[in-house]
Amino acid sequence: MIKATAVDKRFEDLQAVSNLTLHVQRGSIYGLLGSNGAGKTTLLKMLAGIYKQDQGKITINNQPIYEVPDTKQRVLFIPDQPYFLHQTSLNNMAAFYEQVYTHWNSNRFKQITDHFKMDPNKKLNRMSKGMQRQASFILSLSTMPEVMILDEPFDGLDPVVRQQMKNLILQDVADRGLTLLVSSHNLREMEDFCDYVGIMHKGTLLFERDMDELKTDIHKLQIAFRVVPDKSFLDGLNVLHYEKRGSVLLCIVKGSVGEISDYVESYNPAIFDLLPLTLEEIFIYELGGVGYEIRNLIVE
Ligand SMILES: Nc1ncnc2c1ncn2[C@@H]1O[C@H](COP(=O)(O)OP(=O)(O)OP(=O)(O)O)[C@@H](O)[C@H]1O
Repeated sequence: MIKATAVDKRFEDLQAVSNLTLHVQRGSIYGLLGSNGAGKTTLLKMLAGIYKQDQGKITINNQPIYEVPDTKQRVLFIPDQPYFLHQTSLNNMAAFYEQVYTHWNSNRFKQITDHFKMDPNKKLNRMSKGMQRQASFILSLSTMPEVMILDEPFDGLDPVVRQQMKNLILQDVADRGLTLLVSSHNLREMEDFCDYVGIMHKGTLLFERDMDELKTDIHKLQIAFRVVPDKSFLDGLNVLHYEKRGSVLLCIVKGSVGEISDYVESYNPAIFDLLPLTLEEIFIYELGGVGYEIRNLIVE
């Protein structure tokens, strides 16, 4: 559905996105995570056809997006800062969208506007940040998009509205096969919302995984031994990270629960816990692996 192949983007002497390849399947929700300045917004803007890539290929539904109005009809981008025409109301914006988007759905616009109790005649620039964000969602969802590309979309929404917006999106994913690419720093929220996640750092995609696979394939082990084995113990596991905390060995390992458990149990440990890894832990370990680890800040 959304395909980026070997994409580069440079701003003067800064390589913002470098040789990046990404594929988002139809009807799936892909969460783009990453460090500050990783290049997420730049990538999303290229995928939405706002920036042109310097190198590489981008297609949506096998069609290029940049300067191709037909593709743009079905692709909606919501930036991190909502943007509206000057001194305008939600109703005026709706009239504008209706001219531009051929699949505009007036009934849907009215239904969602009523549901969120938005005043469609109030000037948008007099609305709060969260209300402006709701307005962006209402307009976007009323264009009946095939693809939505969202840059930190839920920031500024209260928990109730946030959940309702997510429910509306999930309904479109289930009913119409909407495809969603969403960037966020809220890892807890992405963990529940996304089918796939990718982690970006310094313009490249470090890591890309199916969320279900992630939950069944990477684990955290806490082991205390009666008789501490030598280091060859770790050679029998696919270890991503390990540390010793007193007499407890803490490991992050890849592999199936059955194989890992059989192996560790064969050492007859006094304590052995196998726990799922949170997305936050994966994020920290993956970025730690490329030198972006958490260090305590000491100031004089
Ligand atoms: N229009 C621009 N002109 C010059 N440099 C830019 C421009 N837009 C982004 N950059 C630079 O490109 C790099 C990637 O920025 P980008 O906004 O894509 O990162 P991000 O992953 O979205 O960051 P954050 O999580 O902090 O929002 C940064 O170093 C940024 O300063």
